[in-house]
This record gives sequence, structure tokens and C-alpha cells, in this order.
Amino acid sequence: MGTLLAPPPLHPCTSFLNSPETTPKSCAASFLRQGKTKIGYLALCRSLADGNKNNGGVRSMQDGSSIIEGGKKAEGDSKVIDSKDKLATDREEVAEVIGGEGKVLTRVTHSIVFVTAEAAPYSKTGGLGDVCGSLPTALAARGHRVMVVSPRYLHGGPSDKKFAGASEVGSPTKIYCFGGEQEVGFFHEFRAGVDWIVITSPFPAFRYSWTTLHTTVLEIHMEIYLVLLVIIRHDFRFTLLCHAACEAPLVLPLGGFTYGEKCLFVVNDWHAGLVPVLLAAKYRPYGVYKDSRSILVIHNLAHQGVEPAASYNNLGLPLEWYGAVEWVFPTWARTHALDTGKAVNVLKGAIVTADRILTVSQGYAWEITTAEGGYGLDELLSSRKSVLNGITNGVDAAEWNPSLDEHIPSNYSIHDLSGKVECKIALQKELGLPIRPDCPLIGFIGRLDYQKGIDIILSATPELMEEDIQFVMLGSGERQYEDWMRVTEAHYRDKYRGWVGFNVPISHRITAGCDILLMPSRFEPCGLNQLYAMRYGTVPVVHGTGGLRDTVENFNPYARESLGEGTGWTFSPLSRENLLAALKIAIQTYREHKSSWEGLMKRGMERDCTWDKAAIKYEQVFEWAFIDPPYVI
Ligand SMILES: Nc1ncnc2c1ncn2[C@@H]1O[C@H](COP(=O)(O)OP(=O)(O)O[C@H]2O[C@H](CO)[C@@H](O)[C@H](O)[C@H]2O)[C@@H](O)[C@H]1O
Repeated sequence: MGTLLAPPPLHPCTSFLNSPETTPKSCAASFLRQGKTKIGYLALCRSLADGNKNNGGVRSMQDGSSIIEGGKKAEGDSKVIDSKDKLATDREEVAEVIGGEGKVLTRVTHSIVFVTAEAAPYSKTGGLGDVCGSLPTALAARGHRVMVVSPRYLHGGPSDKKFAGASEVGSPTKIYCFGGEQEVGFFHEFRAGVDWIVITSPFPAFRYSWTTLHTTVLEIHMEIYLVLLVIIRHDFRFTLLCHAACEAPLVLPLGGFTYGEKCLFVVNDWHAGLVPVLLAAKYRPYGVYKDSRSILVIHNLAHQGVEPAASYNNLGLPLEWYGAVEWVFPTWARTHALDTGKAVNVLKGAIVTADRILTVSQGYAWEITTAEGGYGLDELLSSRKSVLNGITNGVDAAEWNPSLDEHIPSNYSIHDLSGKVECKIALQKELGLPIRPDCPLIGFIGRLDYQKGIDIILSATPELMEEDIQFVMLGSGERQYEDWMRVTEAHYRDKYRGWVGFNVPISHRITAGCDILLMPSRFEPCGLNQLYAMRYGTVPVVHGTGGLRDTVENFNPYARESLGEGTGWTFSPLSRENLLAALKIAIQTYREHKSSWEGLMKRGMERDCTWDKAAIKYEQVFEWAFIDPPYVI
């Protein structure tokens, strides 16, 4: 499936991504022609002289644009400028640095600010954390200056140590929302070329996870519990996150320089959706951020940040901007006769005001413009088709690599698969299943909710258990499904294991040890587990929807003169019968057609799905974002 509409022409200064004629060098030259101020050059030179200690080689200019010395290529090149004595002090000298003897590759890049509710390894409850932990690093490695802003969650347990490397930066900033002045603090860690910013607030509702606060407060006093129950709403935490993220590029001296006003905000899901609205309503009317752009990345349209209309006053937006986030539920969705259905919808506001919109696969970019996949926002999204694209997520090759993975008992690769069977045996041992290397082992990893099609697994399991297979599920979520997993395990002691909880090492061991990964998602914007599975030679069986359809190629044993083609099985429409039929074919192929199976495994392992590849596509969208004027009323 192609992108939704023909892309706009390339920006001349970045067309080197596609055109051999325009080189990075000429981009740097064009920067010089634009007559940037001397102070900008001095900043550049000073930064270069710092020996590339910070920001992966990207040096911020006073006007917000950046010049880099070719990302990794420049690293360690001591000939760039090796001491402060050699600070360039005029344009010519800088031009030499930029163009000199082809030693240093430089080009104009962006100052990028990711805004997200979670970013691994600091915080992760699902795929959003993975993406916002990996994509920024990939972009920084390509030479962009990248900051990631997310909340600092504290749980009062060992996981709080993840924030230990972050130290306070700048001074606490006052933000006006929720009927008063709120104070936020910024903590900073420079890691993997990225400025990781976590924000804090004195409010317990901000600092603690729901479960921690719930337990803590219950222990304190029931009355306080009720009061805090009101203020713990997610919209408080994420409203503050968005306001703070808008201030961060202006006030935080990271590596000695602020990011400045010419930023590219990459806002992820509804939690960060207030950012483009704030840019349009609070900043641009006063001449601030008029050169910035925002890109909304939709990881999951099912969650939109809908609150009662009265909560508009909490958002810290001017009164006249109500229309941007105004949302009216259809009549059928109203709760009683007097319910007017009026609400505010943060994601809707972001869709209206973002300069561009991205989803995490091309298939999903189309699905969200349909009544079936649009969750009420399909018409609005259709009206923005000209700025809507899909880019498939990548895989963090450092974390998900069977030949290096520290969580698995035996490493393996496409050239030597022997370790995979050892992983299977170890997993069977760990789970207390009969050790049977030849028995097909099926796995599932994910949130236990409607999206993931757990109800279909549940209805198919009795028939599946009639097969000679083993089945392991790892997940947490809806209580009814967690209970079902426990009961099913008790019932099928020799065949089924249900691991209730969120456990990253186990997820690696299941991915490596299983033969088949099942993903019957009702909808799936991209899906990461099928990508991880393919990298580990575990063959996915998936519902053909969204990113699953885009990434799993259906097995065809007759293609290529019977050598076979494809990396797994996709079935559609989603039903118990189709799921069972696809799984049974997979099981039969595993048992009876060993060479076909090996082909399936190897084709999956060979797929190029690195973040680096996705990052190049993101860069293309960044350029398009800067071609059009920003959203202003
Ligand atoms: N119990 C458990 N223990 C350990 N690890 C667990 C786990 N349950 C889930 N995970 C991990 O969490 C991540 C889940 O990623 P997904 O992309 O499958 O789903 P999610 O629906 O959260 O993300 C949304 O955003 C992502 C990112 O864009 C999209 O791919 C996706 O389609 C969209 O729904 C994977 O890394 C997985 O291994």
C-alpha cells in the first residue's frame, strides 16, 4: 500500500537524501549564503572545539538551526578542530571547516524535541516506550540534535533507579494551568547522543504511578484519598508535560546552548497532543515558535484523551481556542437523556493543529481514515490526508538481536541456528513444561485487552489444546483475561503456561524460545512483537490488519520455483475459525516441511527493519513539514 497522497516536492536543501547531485556540502554552502550571523558561527566553532563531547556531533546555532560534522563519521576525527586555540573566528574559516578536504561531512539538520508519556529504558508499558527510546537515538546518530521530554515517574521501588543518572538542569519553571501556577522541574541525562529530559512536579499526582499512589494514599487517610482521586487524573500529568515540553527548548541550556525556537516537535499520541495546540494558541500569536513545526505521531487512535467539557479551563489555553479541542459525542454514545455529549478531545486538537501527521505504518495511516478504524476521527483525518503519512516502526538492533541478547540462554544467528533450540529447551524448563524440542511451541506477548484479540485466543484455546502443541502467554491487563490465563494453566498443565505480569527478560526468552508467535490483534497500528519475532527466527501468525499486514508476508510455498516466499501467515477476517486454520497450517508446516520452515525463519531474520531505515523516512517528513507554513489562525 502506498502513501495516501503524492508527497510534496523536496525541500531543495535536503534533497540530497534522494538526489546524488545535491550534496551535504552544498547544503552547508547554502547556509553560508543565507548570511547567518557571526555569533552563530562562533557558537558552531566553540561547539566543534568541545571535541564532540555532546549531542553526537550536532552543534546548535543561535538561530536554532544546526550544522553537524557528519554524525559518526566525524567522531574521533581530531583533525576537525582539536583545541580551543583553533576556534574559527570568521566565515571563511568556518567554511573551511565545513567544506575542507571532504574530511568532515556536514549538513543542515534539525533540533528535534520528542514529547512522550514514556521512553524506554526510563519508562515503558508498551510499544510507545520502545519507539520513543529508540527512534530519538537513531536520529541523533544521524546527526540531529535530539531532546526527549517525558515525565519522571516514581514508584517507590527499584525501578526509580532508572532516573538516577539524571541531574537537575535549569531552574524550575512556572506554568499556568489547572486554575493556578504550577511548578515543574527539569532533570537531564545526556545518553546515546540524546538529551533525555524528565520533568517533575511537587504534586503526588504527577510523580507517582496510579497503583503506587492508590496504595500509599489508602494507607494515609481515606479523605485524602478522595481528594487525590480527583487530581490524579492523567490530564493533569500530561497537561503539565506538554507545557513543560514547550518551555524546555527555550529555557534549558543543554550542552551550553538552548535548542531555541526553530524546533521540530515530534508529539506522540494524545498525551503529548496539547503541544501543537499550545504552539498555535499560546506561542505563535506572540511571535514565538513561528519557525517551529510539529508532527503528531499516532501510535494508537483508540486513546484520545477525552475529558468533560468543563475541564477545558484546566488546559491553560486561551478561552477562544475551545473550538480546537471541542468534541461532541454522537447521540448513541451519550449516557443519559440530558447528556449533551460535550467534551474536550486532546488528540482531536492535535490533529487539527499539527503541521503534519504520522502513523506507525502505512496500512494504519489508511485505516484511520475509514469509519471502521477512525474512532470517530476518520472524517477529520481524511480532511488532513495531504499531510498524513505512515512509517513502519523499526527494531532496536542493540536490544533485540539473538546473537547478542543477554536475556536468552544461548545466542544464535541466521548462520548458526543451533542456539534457538537450546533457547526452546531452556524456556520449557523454566516454565515447567515437558521438555520436547520437536513439539511446536506457540507464544503470545502483549497487553491483555480488546485490541490484542485476547477474546479470540480465549475462544480458540480449547480446540487448539487438542493439538500436540505447547502454548505460552505473557501479558497483563484486564483482570478477566489474567484470571482466564491462570485457570487455563491449571487445566492444561502439560500444554499451557500463562505468565501474568510485565517482564522484559521473559519476553525476550519467549521470543527466542518459541517457534510461532501469535498476534490476533483486532487492530494494530504497527506492532513490534512480530518484528522482534521475525528477527529471532520465530514465525508470526497474525491477523492481517494495520502494521501486521504491512510487515508479515504471507507464506507461499510455490513461489520462486517452489523455493517458497513469505515470512509468516496472515489471516483475515479475524475469527476463531480463521485463527485456528492459520495456526494449524503453521503447525503442519513446522512438522512436515522442515526446509520450508527454515526458509520462513531465515527470510524473517533477514528482513531489514532497523530504526536507521525508518529514521531516513522520518527525515523526509521533517523536510516536508518545513516546506509548508506552520499552523496559525
Ligand atoms: N507483559 C509484558 N511483558 C514484557 N513486555 C511486554 C509485555 N506486554 C507487552 N510487552 C512489550 O511491550 C511492547 C508492545 O509493543 P506493541 O507494539 O506490540 O504494542 P502497544 O499496543 O503497546 O503499542 C502501540 O504503539 C506501538 C508503537 O508505535 C505500536 O507498534 C502498536 O501497534 C500500538 O498499539 C513490546 O516491546 C512488547 O514486548
